[in-house]
Amino acid sequence: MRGRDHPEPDSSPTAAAVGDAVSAAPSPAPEAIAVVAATVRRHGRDGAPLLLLDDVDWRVAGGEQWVVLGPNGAGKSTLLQLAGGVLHPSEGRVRILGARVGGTDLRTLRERIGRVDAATTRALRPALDGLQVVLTGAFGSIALQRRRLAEVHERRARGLLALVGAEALAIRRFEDCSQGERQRLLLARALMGGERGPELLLLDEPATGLDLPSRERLVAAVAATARERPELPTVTVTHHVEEIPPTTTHALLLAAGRVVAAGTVDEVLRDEPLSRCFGLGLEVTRSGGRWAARVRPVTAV
Ligand SMILES: Nc1ncnc2c1ncn2[C@@H]1O[C@H](COP(=O)(O)OP(=O)(O)OP(=O)(O)O)[C@@H](O)[C@H]1O
Repeated sequence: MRGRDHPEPDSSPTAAAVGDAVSAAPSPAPEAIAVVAATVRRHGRDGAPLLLLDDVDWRVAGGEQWVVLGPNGAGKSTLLQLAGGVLHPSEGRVRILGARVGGTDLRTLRERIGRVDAATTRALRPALDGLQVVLTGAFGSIALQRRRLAEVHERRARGLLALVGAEALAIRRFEDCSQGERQRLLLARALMGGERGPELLLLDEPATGLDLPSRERLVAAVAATARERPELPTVTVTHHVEEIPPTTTHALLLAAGRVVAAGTVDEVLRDEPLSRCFGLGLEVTRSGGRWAARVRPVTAV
């Protein structure tokens, strides 16, 4: 983590439709994959300004596996949208994979980022089959770009279906898949990223709606990916510490749009920072590489 240096002039805080841009400025440090030093504002219906992210300063380096935790409305998804190049900051700056958001076309950049998020899920055509859903991830788009697809993409897609235990879904329509099956397809889709796979993986609540076996399978698939590609930086947003993959190295705690704590899991996934973040006395334990949290029992005096 480091402080911001040169705040950029405001490009209005709108989603990627506005501007979609990257400049050719040199990257700040070779190992920096995503650097966010930004504030995001919106206006409520009454015109009152809302601070979604307040001066958040965060850096993800190659090989780091981050988890982002925080209460509802903390700004977790907003932060992931910034890091994925689908949202422009109101103030400050964002650099992703060496490119500065705010200059030229972001579409090429997005092809290098694997994402699981609710907006993408909603936008996918329900009639696509499982294999096609995974193949849309090859170019970071919602549509199946048939003309750009080659044999190598299909080979990779089938391999990823196997990785997430979803070979049988290759010919099932997305709309007919259960929630757990869809989440597995979406993870495989996020891992597509062209011929070589993504250079940054952003998973926004990837285990939503999963039963216990499906959740465990998903966590295992994320962990397997981290072991297979240890250099691939990953950011996972979750509500439940039980869903944090054992390969996670760093944690960011957000509350009301501000960073409460950020650092290694050993520093951050502890009783005090988590209790402060959620405003609740919490007890955190780790066993077999996995975390668990519960409200601290009240001791009788
Ligand atoms: N377009 C918008 N206009 C106004 N407020 C918004 C807009 N988008 C998000 N917000 C608000 O910004 C805050 C942060 O939203 P965000 O989705 O990033 O939170 P989150 O931490 O991901 O929440 P959750 O855990 O509930 O998914 C919320 O209070 C939300 O209502």
